[in-house]
Amino acid sequence: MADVEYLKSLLTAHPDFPQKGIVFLDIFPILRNPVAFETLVTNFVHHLNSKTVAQSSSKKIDVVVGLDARGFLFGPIIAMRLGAAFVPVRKKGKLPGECVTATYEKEYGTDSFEMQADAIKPGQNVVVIDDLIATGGSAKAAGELVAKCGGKTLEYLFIIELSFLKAAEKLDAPLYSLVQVDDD
Ligand SMILES: O=P(O)(O)OC[C@H]1O[C@H](OP(=O)(O)OP(=O)(O)O)[C@H](O)[C@@H]1O
Ligand SMILES: Nc1ncnc2[nH]cnc12
Repeated sequence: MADVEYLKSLLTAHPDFPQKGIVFLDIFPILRNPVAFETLVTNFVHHLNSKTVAQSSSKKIDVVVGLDARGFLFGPIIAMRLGAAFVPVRKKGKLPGECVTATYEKEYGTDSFEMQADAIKPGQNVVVIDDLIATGGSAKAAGELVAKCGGKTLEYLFIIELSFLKAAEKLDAPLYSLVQVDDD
């Protein structure tokens, strides 16, 4: 079985979680299986070392930004394999020191993300990683935080893309996903 098909086969769908009408796609079965987890990390690292991202203009990836909370599970491992820094984006009020803030739309109301202001230096090349992109609100807010620090987002990466929600149109850099879900 091809790597992506193997990873896709491990994902589980949970109707009406965390609320009615949402089919929650769970990535944790991948992390339960060390062979699958290695396959996942290797796929992202190969992609990021490929011509399409890192070498497009001889660019080194300086920083991997992971989104609260599931982007924290594999973002640091990918950063370490790339020889890059890992920087967390957290929900508001969780990070010490001076922070930059961006507000984004959720299904009900709004929420805010923060990043430590000195975590990314002006001119650094950044990729943003999370488990899943739905509407793209959270990824777009993360991109705004990178820009506020003077960083350049090269790409947004996800295990799962709910492609019918067309989040790619909201982002200021290309989107890479392992698994695309085409219908709701
Ligand atoms: O593209 P969007 O519409 O912004 O949705 C995607 C976000 O939603 C989920 O996180 P969630 O808000 O459930 O937070 P959690 O990871 O802390 O559970 C997911 O892990 C993404 O971060
Ligand atoms: N369908 C979904 N499954 C898991 N996480 C999500 N975040 C937003 N939508 C989601």
